[in-house]
Amino acid sequence: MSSTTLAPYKVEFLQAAINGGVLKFGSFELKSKRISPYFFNAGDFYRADLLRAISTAYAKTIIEVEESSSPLDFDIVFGPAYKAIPLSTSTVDKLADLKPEKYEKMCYSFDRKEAKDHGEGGKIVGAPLKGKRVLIVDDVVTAGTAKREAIGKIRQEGGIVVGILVALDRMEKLPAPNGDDPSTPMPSAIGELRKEYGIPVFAILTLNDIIEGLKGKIAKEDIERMEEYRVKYAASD
Ligand SMILES: O=P(O)(O)OC[C@H]1O[C@H](OP(=O)(O)OP(=O)(O)O)[C@H](O)[C@@H]1O
Ligand SMILES: O=C(O)c1cc(=O)[nH]c(=O)[nH]1
Repeated sequence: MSSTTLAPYKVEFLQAAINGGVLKFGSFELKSKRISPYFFNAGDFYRADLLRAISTAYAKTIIEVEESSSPLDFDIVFGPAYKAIPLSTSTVDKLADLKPEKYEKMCYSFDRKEAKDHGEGGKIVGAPLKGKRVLIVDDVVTAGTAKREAIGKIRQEGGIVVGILVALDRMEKLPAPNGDDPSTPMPSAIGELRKEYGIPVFAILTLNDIIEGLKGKIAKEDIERMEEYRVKYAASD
């Protein structure tokens, strides 16, 4: 696979997602109830080579940001339950592999969906969040609901959320207040998260990257369905 616009590590990640069957084409119902012609199932990164592919892509994206003029200087990588738990832990490991002098002591933590009422108890596993700068790593942004919940939990523990990194920005508008009315202009889920929390939200890949990166590589009909979907749920911002 070759691309003129995507960084080589992003092209490698896209290729791994296709090869591993993580990125699929067809008809899929989302959490938002929208019917999507493509689906990115991070739960399918269960094989060592695939997990390595996604943790490498997260780690390289993070290193790029940290070496830019606006680093996040975070202390902890947080993975919201469930699918982002192995993603956050493997990302910390990969960061330490790629840049040990900076990330050897990097920490992870994640939440439980149900609070544990015995043993150590509580809702958070891993590094304590109090007073720490936290980067959330997750799989996908569709409506932003899961990210809002994660931010709430981190803040409750005294953590400071400094950014969100996802594998895929689906570039979708939020559902309208009275349901998913296709004629009502709505801002993007990612744009609203940025505005609401005043933090950077960035992605390894966007829907635009997938469409451009896969033209000529997958069935023309699948590309067309993704293009139609992109238009149908395009955000106003
Ligand atoms: O609501 P958004 O922030 O746009 O993101 C959509 C999220 O929903 C799904 O996870 P889900 O909450 O179903 O949890 P899971 O990881 O246990 O599958 C999906 O994996 C995304 O993380
Ligand atoms: O919005 C969702 O539910 C969703 C979309 C997607 O591509 N992948 C996923 O795991 N969830």
